[in-house]
Amino acid sequence: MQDKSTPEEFDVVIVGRGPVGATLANLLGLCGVRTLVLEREARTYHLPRAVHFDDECMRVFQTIGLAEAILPHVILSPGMLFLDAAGRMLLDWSRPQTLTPMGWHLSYRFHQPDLEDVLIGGLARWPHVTLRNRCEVFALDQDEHGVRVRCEDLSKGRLSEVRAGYVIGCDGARSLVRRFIGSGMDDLGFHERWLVIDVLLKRARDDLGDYSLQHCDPRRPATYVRGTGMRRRWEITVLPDEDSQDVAQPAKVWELLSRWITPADAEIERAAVYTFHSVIAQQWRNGRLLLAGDSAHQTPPFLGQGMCAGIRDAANLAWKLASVIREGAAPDLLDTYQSERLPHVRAFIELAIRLGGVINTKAIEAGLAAGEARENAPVKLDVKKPLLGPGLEFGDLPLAGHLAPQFTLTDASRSDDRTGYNHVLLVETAAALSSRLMLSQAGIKILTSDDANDLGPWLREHGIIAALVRPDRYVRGSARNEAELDRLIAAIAPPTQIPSAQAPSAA
Ligand SMILES: O=C(O)CCc1cccc(O)c1
Repeated sequence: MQDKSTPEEFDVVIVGRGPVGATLANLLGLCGVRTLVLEREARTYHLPRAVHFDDECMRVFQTIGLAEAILPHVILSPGMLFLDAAGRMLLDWSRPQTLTPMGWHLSYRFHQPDLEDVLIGGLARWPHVTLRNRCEVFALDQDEHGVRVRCEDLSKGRLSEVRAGYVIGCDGARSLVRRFIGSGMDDLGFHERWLVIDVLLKRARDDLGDYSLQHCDPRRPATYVRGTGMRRRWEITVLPDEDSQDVAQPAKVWELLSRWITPADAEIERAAVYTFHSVIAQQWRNGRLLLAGDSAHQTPPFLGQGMCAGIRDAANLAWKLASVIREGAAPDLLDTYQSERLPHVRAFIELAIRLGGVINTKAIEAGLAAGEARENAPVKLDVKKPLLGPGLEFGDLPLAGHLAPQFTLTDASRSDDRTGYNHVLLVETAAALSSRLMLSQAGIKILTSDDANDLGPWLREHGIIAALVRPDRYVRGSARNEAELDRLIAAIAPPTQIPSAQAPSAA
């Protein structure tokens, strides 16, 4: 029976409570946006899916005040080695074990249910954020005022509806929200079946210094990922004439694993065939409906960047939604979400496809595919983060579209904890800033060389006197002189002032 009472109203409804939906909900919570998360399942899915995230993701988790809670659940990844069929190293994708300019390590491995539990637990801090499990959305009707969201409450066995200013589809590869947006998919050409096997070791094993491994054996390429604790994953190519059901049967799984382990070493937690795709939705926004995460893009896993891309979506989108909803910014701002994020995620997917090619090739081709053939194998692989696509940056100025570093404050704390999820002006000294008051009224934080010793050298290294950094930590513009600084400041629409997650306060 339909509930006839006036529908509840939310600024944002998020469909899907996976890592991307839960991160977005935490960011919106931080911004004081009234948010409802609707999830079809009752509880966190207990099996691993994503297993890797990077320094930029950890910085987002820091922004939502959950990095410390996540740290006990992760291990640092030393990287991944690419071996040929004879075990010779083709590519060395080692990661530095020092902190990156993001203020975190480059590469973390994790067990997805652990991460989801922390992210979902974090929602309880925001009184204006509600999570409803076992609610399956089936219809979205938008008009000029908002969206009517209809769902089936699976626990109560009845239909209900709410009103939302915006609906964000964090609802995965088979997204319902994408269907309502009416978006087609751009196909980047990679579609392969792989058998994904998660095991729990019964005894410790020698893990080549904890590296993950790509076995570049053209007969049957395979990936080995060293997980947290006793968790290990193998991803093994399914050959064209093999049946997906047959290959996932225990006897066949153990036969395929026999090169590495036997039933005496481990128990199988899950073995299933997945088809890895490389697709990007053509339209990420239609009015009040938007996509984030796998609903917007899917990548082969070889870079460990699938979930990272979704977390970046959340960080890019949340402050823009907050600006539109709470500060009256023009909704066109939301169009910069796709224009900025799509080229970035496309670059990562294309690199993952090239790496997938490497796994099928021999040494010399591996070097060429990495763009860096050298006299002596192995080739060292260094993955550079792509730039943001065109959007809000002042394109003619240095560093626009790059990530800004996180600085160490004079009291040894991290600068993002001081500045929060806000715009920040980085300047050598604030004394000469005539617009200081206006900046602070507009919620733009100021960080100077007096606050952080490493700030001045960074500005000078790039030949600039100031940089304007967005809440998602990307440089919006910079200034080489006073005139450019005035231009930069004049161009900023007053953004929302949002507290640091260290001291949350509801709107
Ligand atoms: O860098 C790592 O340790 C793992 C990256 C990764 C994760 C999942 C699949 C894959 O092929 C690579």
